Amino acid sequence: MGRSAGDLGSAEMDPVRSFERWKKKYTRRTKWLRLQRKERKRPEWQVEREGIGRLVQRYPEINASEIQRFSDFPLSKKTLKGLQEAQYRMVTEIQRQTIGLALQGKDVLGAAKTGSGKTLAFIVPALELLYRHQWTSADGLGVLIISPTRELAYQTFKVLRKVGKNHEFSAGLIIGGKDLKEESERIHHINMLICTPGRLLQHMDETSYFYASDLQMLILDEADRILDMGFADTMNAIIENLPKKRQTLLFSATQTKSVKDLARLSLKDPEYVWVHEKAKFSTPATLDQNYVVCELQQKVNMLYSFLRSHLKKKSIVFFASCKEVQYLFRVFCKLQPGLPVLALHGKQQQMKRMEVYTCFIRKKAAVLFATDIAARGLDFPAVNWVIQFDCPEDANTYIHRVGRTARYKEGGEALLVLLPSEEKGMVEQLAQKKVPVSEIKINPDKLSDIQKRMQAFLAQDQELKERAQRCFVSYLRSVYLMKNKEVFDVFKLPLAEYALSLGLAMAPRVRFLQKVQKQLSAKKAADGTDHLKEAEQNKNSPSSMNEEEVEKCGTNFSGKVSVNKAKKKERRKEAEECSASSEGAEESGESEDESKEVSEDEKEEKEVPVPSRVPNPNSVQFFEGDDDDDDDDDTEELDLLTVKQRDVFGVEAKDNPAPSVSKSKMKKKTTKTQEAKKILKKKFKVNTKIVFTEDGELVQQWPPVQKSSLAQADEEDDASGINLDKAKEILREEDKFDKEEYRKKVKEKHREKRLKEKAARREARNNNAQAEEETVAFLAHSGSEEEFDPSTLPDPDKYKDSDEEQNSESEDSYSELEEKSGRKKRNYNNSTAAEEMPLKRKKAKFSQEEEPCLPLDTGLSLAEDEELVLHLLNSRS
Ligand SMILES: Nc1ncnc2c1ncn2[C@@H]1O[C@H](COP(=O)(O)OP(=O)(O)OP(=O)(O)O)[C@@H](O)[C@H]1O
Repeated sequence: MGRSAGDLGSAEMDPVRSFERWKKKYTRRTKWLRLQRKERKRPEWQVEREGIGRLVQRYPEINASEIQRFSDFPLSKKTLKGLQEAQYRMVTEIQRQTIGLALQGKDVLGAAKTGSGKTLAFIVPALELLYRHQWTSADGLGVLIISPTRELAYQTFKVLRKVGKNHEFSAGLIIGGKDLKEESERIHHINMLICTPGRLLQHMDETSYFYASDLQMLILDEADRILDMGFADTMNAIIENLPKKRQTLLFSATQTKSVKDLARLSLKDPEYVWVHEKAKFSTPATLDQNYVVCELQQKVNMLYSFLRSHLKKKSIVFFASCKEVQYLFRVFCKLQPGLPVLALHGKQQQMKRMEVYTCFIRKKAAVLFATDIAARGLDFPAVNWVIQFDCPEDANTYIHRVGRTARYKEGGEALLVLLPSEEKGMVEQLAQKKVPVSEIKINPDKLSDIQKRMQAFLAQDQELKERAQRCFVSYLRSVYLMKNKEVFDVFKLPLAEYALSLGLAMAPRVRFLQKVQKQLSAKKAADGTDHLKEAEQNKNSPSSMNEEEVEKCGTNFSGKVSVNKAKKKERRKEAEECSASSEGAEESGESEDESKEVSEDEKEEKEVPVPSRVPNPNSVQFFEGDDDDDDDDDTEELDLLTVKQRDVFGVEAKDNPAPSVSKSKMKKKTTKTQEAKKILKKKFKVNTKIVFTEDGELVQQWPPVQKSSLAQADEEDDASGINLDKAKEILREEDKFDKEEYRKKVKEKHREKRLKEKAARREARNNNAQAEEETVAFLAHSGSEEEFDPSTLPDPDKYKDSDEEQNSESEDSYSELEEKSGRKKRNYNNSTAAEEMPLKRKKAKFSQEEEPCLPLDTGLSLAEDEELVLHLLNSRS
């Protein structure tokens, strides 16, 4: 020990050796300085190009099996820095296997379990591709990322902004629910575009200066969903607008293998990467999966009881339809289960959707009621439970839904609620897809019954009751529309009990069924064949049906319908009773998409009043009500439902001959004279509207009470007969009075309109500012990435803005100034002189304008200030 220290000491002392060491260091440094000087002389882009050349040279050597970290890939410093700052160092399996292939320019089909990091597997190569091409904002659209939902697109945008923040090119988010014009103005500045299919196509069609002709890379996130039937037409149209020569990456947890799909995308020898193909299970190993078999009428109770016993957890509950979410969300808010309840579905406004999305991300304990718009891709942190309240349409949907928990090495639990009729088919499907689920039982002692409370809510709230009715119908429709008839049998559902479990006193009538019934009977009359047999055959035929088959199926049941017409009369009677009991409900349609169909339906329905159907008079009551349903798509199915209901409850045709449609029509028709007579009998005053306050005071009358004194005097003096002059005068006075009233009303209306417009303008300004900030970003900026700070986002139109700014009004300039201060913040980190210059000008203007406007501090109170101002004004005048 002592000796070695001595040796070391002598070596340090040796002047020759230390001189040699110094010389080496000196030569290295001078060499480096020379190189630096040389590089400084060359333009930056050239240095970058050389660096790119060196990276590209390493591409063929990429060996996936040797990759452990992102830095093992030949990636640009900018990307690596972004990854590092976002705490991404080690690669996941899908990233290890696909990033190299994508860098090499291959088309890739990547599949890996949910939560395994597929997003970075396509974002990293996308950034590198544009970097490699030294893409600038003038080069237009280079990368297109398509996501099936707005929330997923937004999430991907966030990841891109985080990882790509050191790159210079811009990224943009184009999703529905925002101002198209606003987006149009910005779209041509965007180099990396993240969008939903519908909105993208809209821009392709309507934005004249939107070009995708230089597109280098197309990425489909959740590719199987985007390529499925739902998006087929839109995607075909989009693909037509894209150049054929491009790189394509497809990612999903349940990848498409359809040759047809791949041909549509014109992939060139794609590389298939199925990371977990040989894995024992297709869901994350850290996910604990169970299912319970629960009667339909117990499901709401079960959910409530579950939430009550998981107050400290974060859960997502999946439902089959928007209307279910809407209704149960409201009811659960009223029930106050003890934790925050949120709802996310496609019928919400975009702003609301975003609000709910970010709110749920932040919450530690909460429950989110959602439709399948939240099933794919969303990366909510720390979700403990995924509950599938309604059975998913297939095993793939199941996999995506449960994938919202147990993400990236985290644990999670999933509970699937199955009806007895769904159990066998679904469990088999899951087993085929290598999903390990085991059955657990509900403890009946722990089940709270909330039916009575729900009934009380509905009794107090008509709107809620209507929502319950829509929820009922919507659920039936969703079950019927499911392709897999082995799992989903709408005829096995206990309708009356289900209606009760939703808090309804009786099951709503599904009116459009009647329309179909009419169609079916007409068809039957036309061909006169025995469809009953065929119907039976169809009923037993295997699951998956396409639309044509569904139609055929509906037709086949027409025979049975006619048999069951026998019960019509009885049912009509009951239905009338129901409607008399004021339980009138509507199967109303809210869907914007379906509005056209609704109006058509209504038209037809007006033509033909159809009898209501009651499967079993003792157990279920349907009632008449005016429908403006949006469910005409389901006509065949729901007719089928009616047929089966009758079967289930053993209704015999011969005992109850049905009234014909024409008869019912005749029965209902009354002439106008008859109606008028009826009204007269009841001593109704027509065209009269009287409004009372809550305290019972009269507030308004129509027609308005005559106010002129002359008229009053005339009324009192009824014995004098008709005095024409007086009458004229009264009329003139009344006229004056009416005109005055009218003027007042118009004034009031104008004032209201002005106020409304003002509020709308203010809101639009706020929204626009927010939308601008949230949807376009230059990736090159630094700062905290933990929370998105909209003020850090630049405005691609800044040069244009700076000119326009001179003319802008004071109100606008305020919001612009806010914007500019944000831009300044970002540009502080960006060293390009071109970007900074206009900002400096703006800043100078800001300070000049701002100073005279500073409030004068008088040192007085507000009231005293006001008094002083009044005094000054008075003395001036
Ligand atoms: N290399 C990595 N290191 C650390 N965390 C990572 C890495 N890659 C991804 N993650 C994290 O894993 C989580 C899941 O990633 P991501 O959303 O990309 O999964 P996914 O495979 O796309 O899931 P899904 O199939 O549900 O869409 C995210 O929170 C992400 O931040």
